[in-house]
Amino acid sequence: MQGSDRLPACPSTLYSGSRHVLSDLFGPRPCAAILFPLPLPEAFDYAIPEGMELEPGDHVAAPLGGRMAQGVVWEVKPESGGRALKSIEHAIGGPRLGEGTRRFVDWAAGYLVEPPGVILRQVLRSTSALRPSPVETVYRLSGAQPQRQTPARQAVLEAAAGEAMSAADLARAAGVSGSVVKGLVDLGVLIGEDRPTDPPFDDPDPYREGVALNQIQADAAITLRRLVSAGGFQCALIDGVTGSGKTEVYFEAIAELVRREPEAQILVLLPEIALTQSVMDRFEARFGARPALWHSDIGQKERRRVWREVASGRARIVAGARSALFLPFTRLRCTIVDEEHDPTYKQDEGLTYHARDLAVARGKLEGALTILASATPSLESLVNAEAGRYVHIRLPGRAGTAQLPEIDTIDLRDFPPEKGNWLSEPLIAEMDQVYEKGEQSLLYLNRRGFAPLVLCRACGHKMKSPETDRWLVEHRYTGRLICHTTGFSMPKPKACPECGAQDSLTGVGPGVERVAEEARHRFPDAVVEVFSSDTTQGADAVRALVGRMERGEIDILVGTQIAAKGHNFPRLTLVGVVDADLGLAGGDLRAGERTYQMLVQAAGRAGRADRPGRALLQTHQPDHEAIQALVAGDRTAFLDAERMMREMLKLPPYGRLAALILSGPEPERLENCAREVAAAAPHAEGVEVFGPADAPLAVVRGRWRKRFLVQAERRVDVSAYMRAWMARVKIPAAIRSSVDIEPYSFL
Ligand SMILES: Nc1ncnc2c1ncn2[C@@H]1O[C@H](COP(=O)(O)OP(=O)(O)OP(=O)(O)O)[C@@H](O)[C@H]1O
Ligand SMILES: [Zn+2]
Repeated sequence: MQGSDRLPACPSTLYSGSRHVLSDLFGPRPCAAILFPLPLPEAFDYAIPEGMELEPGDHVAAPLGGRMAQGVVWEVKPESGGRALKSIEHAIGGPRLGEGTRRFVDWAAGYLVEPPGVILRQVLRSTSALRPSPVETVYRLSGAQPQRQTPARQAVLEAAAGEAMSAADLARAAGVSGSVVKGLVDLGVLIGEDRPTDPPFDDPDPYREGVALNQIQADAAITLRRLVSAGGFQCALIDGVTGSGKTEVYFEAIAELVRREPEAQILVLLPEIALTQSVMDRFEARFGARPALWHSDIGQKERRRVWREVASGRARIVAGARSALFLPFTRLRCTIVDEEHDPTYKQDEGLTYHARDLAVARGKLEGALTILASATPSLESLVNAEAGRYVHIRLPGRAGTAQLPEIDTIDLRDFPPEKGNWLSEPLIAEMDQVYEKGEQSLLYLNRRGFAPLVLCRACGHKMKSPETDRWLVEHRYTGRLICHTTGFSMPKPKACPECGAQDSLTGVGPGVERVAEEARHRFPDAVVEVFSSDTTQGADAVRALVGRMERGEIDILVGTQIAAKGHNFPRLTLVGVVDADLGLAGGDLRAGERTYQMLVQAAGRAGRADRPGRALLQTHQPDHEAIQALVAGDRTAFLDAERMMREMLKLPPYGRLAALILSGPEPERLENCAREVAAAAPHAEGVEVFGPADAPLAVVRGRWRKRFLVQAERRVDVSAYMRAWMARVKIPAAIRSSVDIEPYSFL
C-alpha cells in the first residue's frame, strides 16, 4: 500500500470551475466512475460526452493529473448530481471486462487491503491486447505452375506445399531471396491471404477417451460430474496420494463441463512453470488441444494473445502460474488448483496474496466449481473439508499396479558421511544397486547452488549480501556469489575482502551443485545432472532435462523442490533425501507441515510405474514427528499433532493472522513512524497486535524494516481490522507500508 499523501488529488475536485457553466446550460448528464490501474483510493467520476455509449467494463481514456490515462468504466450513473466533471476523452474499445472480473477486483482490494486500482493493474497486463490482432499475409499454392521453372522457384514451391507462411518465412524455408517469392506471387503461382498474427486457441474436444479409471477414480469422477451438473460454486478437495490419478480425475470434471457448456472457461493453476510442459502435453493428449499458457515468462506477443482470447471468451482452458488468477475471464466455470498446498502459491513480494485462497474466492464470486488437488493438502483445506465446507474426495492408493514407495531413515549419527561429504554409506550402497539395475536415483536437497555460506579460512569472515542480513550462496556453475533474497550477485573474489588472504574463501555446507559433484566422484561412469531453478532456466531447458530423465538418459538427478514435484519418471526407483532435517528448525509456523509435504512429494517421485520404489531420508532426528509420520505413512498422526499446536496457539486455520511491514531508508524515522502506527491500532475484541519488532530480515536493499503481527480469532474479519487501522494513520512518503493477509513468510 502506498502512503496516502502521495496520491494525486481526485480529478472531480481538481478540475471543477469553468465547466460549471456548461453543465448548468445543458442540464444533468450521465457520468461514469472510472477506475485506473494505479494506487488511487477509488474510482473517479467523469462526464460521458454526448453520443458516447458506455457500459461497465469498457476501456476508456480520460484526463488524470494533467495527462491522459487509460482506465475502466466501473459504474455508469444517470447523472452527475450537479457537479462539474471532466469528460472522458474517448472509448478505447477491446473486450469489455466482465462483471465477475470487476467484482473480483473490488473484493480482492478489500480483502488484501489494497487500493482497487492496484488489483486492476494485475488484471490489465497487456494494453495492446485491447486492439484486434494485427494481420499478416501468408501464401499458399494456387495450383498454377510457373512457365519457366528454376531451382530457386522449385524450392519455394516445395516449401509452400505445407502450411501457409509469410513471404519472409517462405524465403527462409526455401533458402532463397525474397524476390523469388515475390516473383511467384506476381505470376499468380502463390496467392496471399490475411490471417491474424495472434491465432485463436483450439477448442478442447471433450469426447475423446481418457484412461480407463479404476473403481475409486471412477467414483471420484462421478462426484465431480455431479458437482458440475449442479452448477454454481462448490469447492472440492481431491486428497489423493502421489500418483493416484488426481489429474486424470479432474480431467473428467473438465470434460463433463465442456460437454454441458462448450463456451465454459476453465482455469488450471500450477505451482511451478517447470511442471507446465508435461501437464500441457497431457491436456493435449486428453482434449486434442493445448491450453492457453500464462506465466510471467511468456513473451509480450503471447501475453497479448492469451489476454485477448481470454477476455473475449474464446480461450477455453487456461493453464498458468498464480498470476493467471487475475485474467479477465468472462465465463469462468471451473478453477483447479493443482498441488494446492504448495508454498509458491503465496506471493510474498509486491502485492502479497495466496493464489489458492483467491481462487476459492473468485470461484465463489463467479459461481464456478473450484477443485483443489494435493497429496498433502494444507491443514487449512483439510479443516475446511472436515467441517463440510469442501467436498472431500479421497484417492488412497496409487493407480494401476504401482505401489507407494517404502520410506526408511538413515540416522546420520550412526552413519556420518566423511568430512566434506554429504552422502552416507547406506545411501551410496542403495544408489549403487539401483545404478547396477539400470534404474534411476533422485537426490533431493532443497538448496540451490554449491554452498549456502562462504567464509574465510584465515579470519572467519562470512560473505554477506550488501545492505541485507543474508549470506551469499556460492554457485560454482557460474562462479558467482548470489543473494537469494535480493538477487545481488558478484564474481567470487580471489582474496578475502576482510583480511586480504588469497584463496581463503571456502564454501561451507551443501547445495545441489556440491552434492552432484560428490555423486560424480562416487559414480564416475554415471550420468549425473543438476535440476534447480538456476541451473535449468527457461521452459525449453526444463523440458529437455525432464525428457532425458523420462527416457532414462540420466542415472542420478540431483535436484531442489523443482525436481520433487509432479513429475512422472517411470524408471526412478530411489529417492535419497540428503537433509531431511532442513526446514524443521525454522521458526516459521508451517515449518513442520512444509517439511512433511516436501518430503512426501519428493518420496512420491519413486516407483510410479511397474518397478517398486524406495525413499531414504538422511536425518539427525529420526524421532521427529514429521519424519516418524512419513516413515509410518501415518499422515493423520502428524496432522493431529500439528492441529493441536495450532489450535492451542490460535494459529491458522483456527485463528487469523495479518502482518504489517513498514520499511524506510532511515532507521530513526522508521522507528518514530512505527511508534505512531502502533499507537493508532484500534482496540477490537479478539484481536491482538504484536510489535513493532525488527523484522528478522531487518535490512533489505538498504531499507530498514519493522513488522507488526496481528493475531485474531477466526470469527474476526482481519482485513476489515487492517483497513480500519490503516485509515487512522498517515504514513510519510519515504516510508512504505504493506499489509500481508495470512502471511507465510515471517521475514
Ligand atoms: N486408471 C489409470 N489407468 C492407467 N494409468 C493411470 C490411471 N490413473 C492414473 N494413471 C497414470 O498414473 C500416473 C499418475 O497419475 P496422475 O499424474 O494423474 O496422478 P497424480 O495423483 O496427479 O500424481 P501427483 O500427486 O504425483 O501429481 C500418470 O502417468 C497417469 O496417466
Ligand atoms: Zn579473511
